[in-house]
Amino acid sequence: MKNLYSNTKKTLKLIYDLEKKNLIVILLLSLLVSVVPLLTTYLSQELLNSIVAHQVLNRVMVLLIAFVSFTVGSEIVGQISAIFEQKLQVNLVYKLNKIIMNACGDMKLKDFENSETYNQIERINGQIAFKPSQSLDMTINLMKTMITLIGSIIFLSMWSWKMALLLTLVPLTSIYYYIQIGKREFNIQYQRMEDERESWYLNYILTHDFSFKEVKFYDLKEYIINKFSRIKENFIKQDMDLLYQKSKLSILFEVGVQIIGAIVLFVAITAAYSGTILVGNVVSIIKVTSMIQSSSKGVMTSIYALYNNNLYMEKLFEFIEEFVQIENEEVLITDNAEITDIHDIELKKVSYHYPETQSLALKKVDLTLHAGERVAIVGPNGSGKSTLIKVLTKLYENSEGEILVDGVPLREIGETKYKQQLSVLFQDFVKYELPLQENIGFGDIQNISDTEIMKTCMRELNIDFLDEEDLNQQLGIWFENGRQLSGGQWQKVALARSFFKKASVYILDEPSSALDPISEKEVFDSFYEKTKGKIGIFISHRILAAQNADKIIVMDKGEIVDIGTHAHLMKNCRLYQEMERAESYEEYFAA
Ligand SMILES: Nc1ncnc2c1ncn2[C@@H]1O[C@H](COP(=O)(O)OP(=O)(O)OP(=O)(O)O)[C@@H](O)[C@H]1O
Repeated sequence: MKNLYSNTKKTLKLIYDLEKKNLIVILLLSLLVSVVPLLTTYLSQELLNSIVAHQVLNRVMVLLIAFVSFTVGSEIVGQISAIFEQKLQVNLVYKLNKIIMNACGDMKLKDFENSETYNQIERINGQIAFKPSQSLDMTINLMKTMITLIGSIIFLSMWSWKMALLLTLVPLTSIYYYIQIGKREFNIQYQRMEDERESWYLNYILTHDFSFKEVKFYDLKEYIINKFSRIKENFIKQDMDLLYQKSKLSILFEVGVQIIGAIVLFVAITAAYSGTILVGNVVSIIKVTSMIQSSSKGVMTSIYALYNNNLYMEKLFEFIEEFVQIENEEVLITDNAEITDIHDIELKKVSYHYPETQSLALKKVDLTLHAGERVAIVGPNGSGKSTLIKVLTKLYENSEGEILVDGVPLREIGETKYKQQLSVLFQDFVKYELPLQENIGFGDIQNISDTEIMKTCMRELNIDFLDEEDLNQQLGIWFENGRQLSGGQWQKVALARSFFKKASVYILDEPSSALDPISEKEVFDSFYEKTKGKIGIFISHRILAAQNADKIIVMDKGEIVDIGTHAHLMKNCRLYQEMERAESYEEYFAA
């Protein structure tokens, strides 16, 4: 109950912060509407008693007009309130969505490599469209039904406090059981999130283009549907179980309430027969009894739903609080150091291990990079090349050792300012299902309208398969008039994105993995041109591509095994020699 109160307070505070005006109007209108049933009951009682007692017509007419005015007025206020509620809900969902998107955008890469983060986001995103506004609805409903319930009990107590007390017996004892079911329902939903995501993923595989060819070719349809069904059938079983429990409780509640209601009515009718009360009073007792029955049920369901919703809201608050912390951190760090250009980056004994893994992905890496140097990183799969790039680009911040940027520790440099100096092509670059201008312009969002630089980049990379005069051209196949590109063409567009930015450091992770040899040569020529006087780093599996670099870093099992020119490594580094040999098929098969 304490949680219920504090979470409801927090929910109202959140809604108040986001939608102050609408919330106040709704609360006031709801308050107004909630006293109307009692007023009309009182008026109808007086009306009936006046008619039976043959009182003057004027009084009867005044009572009738008041009765009709309140009934019509309450209808109108109810409709106006519904408009504000709708308005609040739409705005609330929109604003909360923006908060969640902001939070996700501010997260760290390590958060996104953790399945619990996905669960957390999924839990929040999946229900954000209705849970917060449902919480508000339930709070208002609770407030309204409580007012009606308390008012009705007071009204009935004026006739008999014992009967009023009797009518509250069942609702009071049911509260506990309703809360227990609410708790159980939330726990089930909470725990099934991982499976929920898996079933979503299985559905995604079967219904999207990226996987269609394999699903068809390997005949995976049945297998995937069966796996999906196993998860969903378990959910259905759990849901039915809960429904059964809820229905059982509802039936017990309903029977108890009706039996007690019948006892109260029996006592009222007997009192009317003996002449202790008037006919009008009997009618109002019948009405108030039914109001107590329905409002106590309303209180039960509101508490149950509120409890269930508040557990969701708790997760939402945790998420928002985490986001606010991240924002503050960023502000603190950014103030410490200014960088306008980067000339040297020095790594001193840098180690990194992924969360929940024991082995080090990077082991005591020592490395210095200077402006004007083009550096290639080579090494077998899993040797730590991409991890090194992610540490260098500050995507992972919790590495051991020290990274100095122009002598300033990287941890003292704000993420935003540091990233302004970098341009990166990731190994798993994104194929944005968006127009060409955004596909390239995302590399430097501040200058997305600078189409001249965009066109220059396209020419440098020989992107002649797209018309540079038609930057609005939609790419991909998800949206209308989209132009699908080949794997290599997408890679060239992603390269244009990283070339679009004017940076001090250019980093390309396997920039030519999908390119033909001619395109590969063109890309490296452009890269060398682009990085004159700057720090240029690229990862490649091809020695042929790496051999012209000023410095080649050879990595294995998270360590740097050697650094040097092609000539130096060909003489001194066994792993490099092996890689070079393997690249030439004749020699490889001869070995
Ligand atoms: N997100 C992650 N969580 C846990 N371990 C990871 C993660 N990413 C990579 N690793 C592990 O870290 C090690 C280095 O991976 P990394 O991606 O840096 O290798 P790489 O040299 O770039 O490989 P490749 O040439 O195949 O791209 C590997 O053993 C890999 O399994």
